[in-house]
Amino acid sequence: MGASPSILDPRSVILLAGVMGVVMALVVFFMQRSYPRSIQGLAEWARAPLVAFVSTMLFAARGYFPDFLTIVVANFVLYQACILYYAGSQKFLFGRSDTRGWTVLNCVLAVALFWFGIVKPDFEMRLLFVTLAVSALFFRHAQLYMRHTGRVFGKRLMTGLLLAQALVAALRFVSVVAGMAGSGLMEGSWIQSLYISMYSFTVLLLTIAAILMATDRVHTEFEYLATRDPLTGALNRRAVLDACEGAFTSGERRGALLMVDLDHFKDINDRFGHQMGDAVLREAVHRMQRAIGDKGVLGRYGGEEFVVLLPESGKAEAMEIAARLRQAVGEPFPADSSMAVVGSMAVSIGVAAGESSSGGAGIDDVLALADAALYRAKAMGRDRVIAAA
Ligand SMILES: Nc1nc2c(ncn2[C@@H]2O[C@H](COP(=O)(O)OP(=O)(O)OP(=O)(O)O)[C@@H](O)[C@H]2O)c(=O)[nH]1
Repeated sequence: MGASPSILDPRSVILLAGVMGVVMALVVFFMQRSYPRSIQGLAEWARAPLVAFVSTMLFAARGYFPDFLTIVVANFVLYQACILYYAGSQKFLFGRSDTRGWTVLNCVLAVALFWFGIVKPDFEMRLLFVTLAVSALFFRHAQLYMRHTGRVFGKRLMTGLLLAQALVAALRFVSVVAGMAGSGLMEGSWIQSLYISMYSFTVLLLTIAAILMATDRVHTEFEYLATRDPLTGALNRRAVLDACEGAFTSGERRGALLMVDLDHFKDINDRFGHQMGDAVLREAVHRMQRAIGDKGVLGRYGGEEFVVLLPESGKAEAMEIAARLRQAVGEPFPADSSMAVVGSMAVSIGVAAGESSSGGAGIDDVLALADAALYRAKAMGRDRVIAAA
């Protein structure tokens, strides 16, 4: 297909893409400063559109600057920008990046472009090399997200964009093989316009997808911090009470609650120090969580006291789980563990089921019952499970 008049003048599209890229880079740069360090990849995502901007300026100068700059260097810089986006994703997803292979490929590409741009100019061959390399990198990049996409919109958008970009580059490759390469970068054929416009939108939308993903991750991290006890990782008091509230205010008499208290914990602190006490608390939580499995949630009520919500369990099952939990916590510490000097620990547990409370089985009711049962367990000599009267 020959050149046809196009509403999208390639040079303007290229310039516009560059300017949009700079704006997006600034947005990510300022965002990065206020986001936690744990969100990685933002630095690469901020640099990528800036590097792309340099390449767009060089592309736009085609015909004005020497071909070496506007062909070889421009493409090299653009590919480095694509590699930077990819590095950003690697860091965001895995906390580290390795793009050496792609940089080597970019150097090979530069040699090919030098040959077919300067020594033996051939637009078709250049296009073949560039579209193949771009398509491969974007497919690889999309693949990273295909393995990690959940329901997060930003990740889906990112995957879709990367795949679309990879497909358009592949389509351009096929068009060259089919003899539809056209005559040059600035030619206004529909396929060339699609190729260049796609690139412009990609710069803009990739950054938007990156911002959405980073924001979602900040949200998830803050939510985690707001609901967790920092020492043990169990739910904090507010979060576990919220969960209990939801389970017992519906007026249903289903579900059970355990109040768990480590026995003579003060002695552990006094004899072995506060740090050892902390380690024992963490281990106790780990063992309790294992014993509860997916039957319920564990929250730290305060100090060495815990609440276990078993939303689907009746009294019998709650007693069974409580017994399992007591046994798990009471297992002696292995000889090679740093806690071996402590020997072992024990817990007292009070059990209250929604069905055993009077009236509407409100959370306060059930908590009071479990607490009274725990009190009795302590009074009867500790290291036991007592059901609410
Ligand atoms: N190491 C450590 N100790 C804690 C933490 N929170 C509370 N404690 C300690 O837990 C101990 C609780 O002591 P008590 O309430 O007397 O309970 P206990 O020694 O377990 O005795 P009983 O419950 O009656 O069996 C206190 O010494 C608190 O300082 C914590 O986060 N880390």
